[in-house]
Amino acid sequence: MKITPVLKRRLEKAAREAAKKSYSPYSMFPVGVAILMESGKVFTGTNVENASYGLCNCAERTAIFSAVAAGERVLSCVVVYTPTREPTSPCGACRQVINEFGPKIPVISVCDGEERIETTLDVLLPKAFGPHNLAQGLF
Ligand SMILES: O=c1ccn([C@H]2C[C@H](O)[C@@H](CO)O2)c(=O)[nH]1
Ligand SMILES: [Zn+2]
Repeated sequence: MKITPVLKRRLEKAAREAAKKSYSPYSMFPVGVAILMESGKVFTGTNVENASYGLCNCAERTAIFSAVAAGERVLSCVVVYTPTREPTSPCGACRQVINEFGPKIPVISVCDGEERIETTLDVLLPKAFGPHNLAQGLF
């Protein structure tokens, strides 16, 4: 799915909106994500924290899991928004989950400042472990 400038702006807006739903009373670090699927559908997610800190779920994974739960499998683009001066890249766990459904896709991070990061998942997670590793058998 081609990411046009119009589509990019739509995803950024959706990511900013999604951050407003963040449940992050412990970190006070709200994150909003919008993802575009190959089907053209857009899903959003936000981070959901827990009093048992280790159970906190990132915005990226919330969005991807809800897309998969809706029957979607192929990611085309991930946009992350944080209300910070500098953009935030997805954490390692989320990079791994993005890899499962979109190994080379654009990953865009935006914030309240001018700076933005526009990169791709294979740059963020080089030589990734993925489905192909399991498919080749043990020997
Ligand atoms: O890319 C990121 C980085 C962090 N978080 C969340 C996890 C936790 O709730 C809070 C602080 O790490 O931000 C995300 O949702 N996405
Ligand atoms: Zn994460």
